[in-house]
Amino acid sequence: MRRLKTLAVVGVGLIGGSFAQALKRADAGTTVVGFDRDPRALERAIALGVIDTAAESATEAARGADLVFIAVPVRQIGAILRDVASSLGPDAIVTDAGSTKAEVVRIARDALKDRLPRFVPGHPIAGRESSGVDAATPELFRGARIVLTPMPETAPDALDVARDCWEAAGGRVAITRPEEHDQIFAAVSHLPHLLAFALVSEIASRGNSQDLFGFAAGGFRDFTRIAGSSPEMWRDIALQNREALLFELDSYAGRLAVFRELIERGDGPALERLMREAKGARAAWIAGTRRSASNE
Ligand SMILES: NC(=O)c1ccc[n+]([C@@H]2O[C@H](COP(=O)([O-])OP(=O)(O)OC[C@H]3O[C@@H](n4cnc5c(N)ncnc54)[C@H](O)[C@@H]3O)[C@@H](O)[C@H]2O)c1
Ligand SMILES: O=C(O)C(=O)C[C@]1(C(=O)O)C=C[C@@H](O)C=C1
Repeated sequence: MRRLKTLAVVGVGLIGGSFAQALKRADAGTTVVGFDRDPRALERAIALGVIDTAAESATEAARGADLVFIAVPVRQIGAILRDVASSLGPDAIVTDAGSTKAEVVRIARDALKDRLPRFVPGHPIAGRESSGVDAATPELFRGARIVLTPMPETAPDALDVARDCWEAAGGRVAITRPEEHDQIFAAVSHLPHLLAFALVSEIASRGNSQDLFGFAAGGFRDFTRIAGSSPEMWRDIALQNREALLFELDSYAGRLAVFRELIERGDGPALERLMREAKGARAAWIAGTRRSASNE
């Protein structure tokens, strides 16, 4: 990794904190300045050694930074980009961790204006259901895919620095277009989160919910783990990736209707065939992830 003298992290939570820890581990000489709307997050981040100093604003954090990393809920990213635009040094680079990309890129064009070439939109495909800096770990991105969605205007040196930093954090960088990114993650990340929230919401709304929860075990726990995630973060993702997510919800509803019909008709062989195909597809996916992890 090239020397990064100062890293500014705006949004010192799970992702911002983990990125700071990973880069500090890669280069102990990197100073991290943090800004968060929640002063307790900054206090904890200093106490944990995740950041070195706390700034009063995003604008102040960005002043003098070589790299500004934005890790706030996606509908807050535009305001932060506007705040940092005024204090960015000429060679400074801005990147983000937002789980949606097309809308972030659209807003960045307006917020950054002539500084747009210094922006590298990004998304680490690693996380967990716990939020906040206490959940941060420098290991979070080890072996994880990191998707960068550069724009035609993105400066090649800015892209290189973002790539180097993610690789130093242990990530494997992939490049996509923002719209392609949003379609992919609507299917394999945003839809499952919606389903988990909806299932728990449905069970919790019943008069006998306490009895139901009382008997719920491993299957329910595994399926709903991600309903423990930040509601603010997922509200923003659902609204920012609205079109792609609605498409996935409709596709899923269609497939659910097929399963429902087979159960209603009592068609065991067809039901078993669909389940066998799904099990096979999942096994192939898991084997593929193991192969790519062992090829590192
Ligand atoms: N959690 C995941 O699994 C995951 C994975 C990849 C990407 N992301 C993305 O990373 C970003 C951060 O997610 P996280 O899991 O770290 O959330 P988090 O809740 O752990 O941390 C977010 C932090 O941002 C702060 N914040 C919110 N709005 C702010 C503002 N306007 N100004 C300054 N600080 C502000 C919050 O106080 C909080 O400390 C989101 O865009 C999310 O979509 C999350
Ligand atoms: O493992 C989890 O808890 C996650 O939800 C991580 C996960 C996902 O895989 O869907 C969630 C959102 C991010 O944008 C990227 C990764």
